[in-house]
Amino acid sequence: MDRLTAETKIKELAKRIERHNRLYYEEDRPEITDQEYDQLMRELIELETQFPELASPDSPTQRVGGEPLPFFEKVVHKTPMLSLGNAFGEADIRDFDRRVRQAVGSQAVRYVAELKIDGLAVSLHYENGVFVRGATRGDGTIGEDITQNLKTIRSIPLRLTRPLTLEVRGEAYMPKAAFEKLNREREERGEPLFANPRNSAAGSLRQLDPKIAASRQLDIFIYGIGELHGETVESHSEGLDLLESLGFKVNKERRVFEDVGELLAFIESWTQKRPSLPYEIDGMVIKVDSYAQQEELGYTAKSPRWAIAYKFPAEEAITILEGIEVSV
Ligand SMILES: CC(C)(C)c1nc(N2CCN(c3ncccn3)CC2)c2cc(C(N)=O)c(N)nc2n1
Repeated sequence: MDRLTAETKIKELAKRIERHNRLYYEEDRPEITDQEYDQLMRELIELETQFPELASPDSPTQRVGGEPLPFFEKVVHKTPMLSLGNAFGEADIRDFDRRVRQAVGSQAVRYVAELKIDGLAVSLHYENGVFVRGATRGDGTIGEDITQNLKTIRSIPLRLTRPLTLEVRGEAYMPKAAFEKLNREREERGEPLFANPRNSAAGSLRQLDPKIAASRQLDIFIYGIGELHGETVESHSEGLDLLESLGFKVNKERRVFEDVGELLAFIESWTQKRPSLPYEIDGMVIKVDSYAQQEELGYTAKSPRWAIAYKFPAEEAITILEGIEVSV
């Protein structure tokens, strides 16, 4: 086949496969069988292997993962991925608010409250809008390059809606339903079970074989910007809206508050609603919205003074002893 025909065929195949991905993953109404889908994918992989210069970085073949890696390269986070101070009750939140208001003087303070997704923090780096590298948080300064595994997460865009160079942070996670299904399959195969969705997400992303990560139905919520070039934003909430417009999946349950009382009511409401979510959360993250105020507040040795993690009380450990339900 000549190059021009191959180019047309590759573009046409990629468009067909992306349409079937949308039908299958977003609308849950596939039009072709898995076998027919696999055939299309094999054809595209074959053409991209024959004409590597025609394979684009956002081709659907990037989602299926290549050969297993011998090891993970180390990645130094240019902007460190910090830790979060903890709050365990209303008094801690009010103390946090008092400290913030003390530091920013008489200015009005706006907070953004977000669900704290219980997964694995990762960093995603984009050059001119193309996903080029992803890494685990590691110790906040040095993480592991897990780009191949992250490419299998469908909600991670391989190409942004604009050719921006930036680095974002997010929490990769395994939905509760995928976790339960995975453990049922492992039980049938007599394999050890994962203790919780966070461990299974971390275990899946630390596999050297990307085909394993690709089989694990992982997802991600982007929660912050590490570096941003070619665009300026003044606040965290504006930054999250920009990220959404670029194609990132940002959790919709975020809300902005001026009043601590309403913030506390919001936190309480999610303590109750937590079991109804299709993914696990272990608390809320409260952040000062204004970047200028974040600058004024600065950082301790390891965490920002402008953010705090509110940790939900440990869920009652309910164990079933021979059918008798006891709370411990
Ligand atoms: C950018 C800041 C520092 C404010 C920040 N840091 C976070 N984390 C830091 C500590 N992390 C961590 N991880 C492992 C060990 C120690 N710290 C895990 C991410 C956030 C995590 C979530 C979430 N999970 O949903 C979130 N909505 N916002 C975050 N925001």
